[in-house]
Amino acid sequence: MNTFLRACRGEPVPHTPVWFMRQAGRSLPEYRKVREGIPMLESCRRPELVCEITLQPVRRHNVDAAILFSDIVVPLAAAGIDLDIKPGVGPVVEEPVRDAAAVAALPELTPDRVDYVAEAVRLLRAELGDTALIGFAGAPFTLASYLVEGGPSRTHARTKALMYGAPDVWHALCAKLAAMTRTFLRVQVDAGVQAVQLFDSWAGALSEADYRRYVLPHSRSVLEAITGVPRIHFGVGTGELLPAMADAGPEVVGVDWRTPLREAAKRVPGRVLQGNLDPCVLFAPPEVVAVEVSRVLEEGRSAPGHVFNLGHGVLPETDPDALTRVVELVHTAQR
Ligand SMILES: Cc1c2[nH]c(c1CCC(=O)O)Cc1[nH]c(c(CCC(=O)O)c1C)Cc1[nH]c(c(CCC(=O)O)c1C)Cc1[nH]c(c(C)c1CCC(=O)O)C2
Repeated sequence: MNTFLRACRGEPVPHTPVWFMRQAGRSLPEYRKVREGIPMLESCRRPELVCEITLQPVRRHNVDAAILFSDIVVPLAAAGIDLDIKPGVGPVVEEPVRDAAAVAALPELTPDRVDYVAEAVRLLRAELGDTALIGFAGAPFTLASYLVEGGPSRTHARTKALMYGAPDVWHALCAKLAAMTRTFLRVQVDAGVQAVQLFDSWAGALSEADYRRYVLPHSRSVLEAITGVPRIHFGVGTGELLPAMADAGPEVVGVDWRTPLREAAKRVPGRVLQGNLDPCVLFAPPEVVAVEVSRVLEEGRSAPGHVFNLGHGVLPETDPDALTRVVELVHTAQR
């Protein structure tokens, strides 16, 4: 079996597996070339293009897993919510969702609306051989933040205002988003993805108590509905939330660069860890990168299993050769 899938299950592996969040994307010239003139959301709806973009980092870097090329807002757009992904900005929602009426008016996602995703997964499985295919979705809090704010936000102030000020509306919103996310992930699993990652990228904005009260039940309802494949749960700045994010039910907990893996292993005993090289380390000279990669590998040994990754996504300015060298270092490291 593929080393990434074995590591997710806490089984022995010949070398630590490695993949990178946002490994497909603007760091690769071949990505920029095939995306030329095609808007982001449109590119996610073309199975052959999705297949090509997903395979690009596998060919180039020899990573142990591919991650489906898509976006966390794809299921929202597919359900009929008016939104776009603006270059250099991120998801922008035409009519932000800020009251009970707007929540009640949210559409549902039926599987047929994302059949192009299922098609891309089938194409990819036929091409990938022993390389694992990871599916993904955004978690309810992170999706809610884009819908409530109307776009990216540093403070998530309006999101939190709704959460604290109208908890019933908040829970109704998250329940609807959780339902869409379950559908989106089930379509991917049924079509053949071999693991899933739930991205709660912005959950780190919350205290642990608020996370447990306002977010965890919804994320758990998503993770519990996905059976048969390893589940990874990741957020940025979530050092204080790691136990709560583990309680939501994943086999693998993603850790950003702020929390050393040795410390993370203490906070979530018995869980496989994924992470956590600072993406900015890749801008340093190769000898510095090598020292940091060794450190992350060494710390990863304190967990029952370790999947090497960055602490967040690849930055667009990253030299792709630096990523290829990281894969070589991880694969050839002494264990
Ligand atoms: C918060 C979030 C989003 N999207 C995603 C998250 C969670 C992961 C994280 O925390 O980074 C998830 C995502 N988005 C994309 C992937 C592809 C798979 C991969 O290789 O990891 C994944 C896993 C493609 C994408 N999604 C997006 C791009 C860039 C758009 C482009 O290439 O034109 C890619 C490759 C657009 C997007 N979509 C989003 C943002 C913030 C942006 C960047 C906007 C910009 O800087 O231009 C929302």
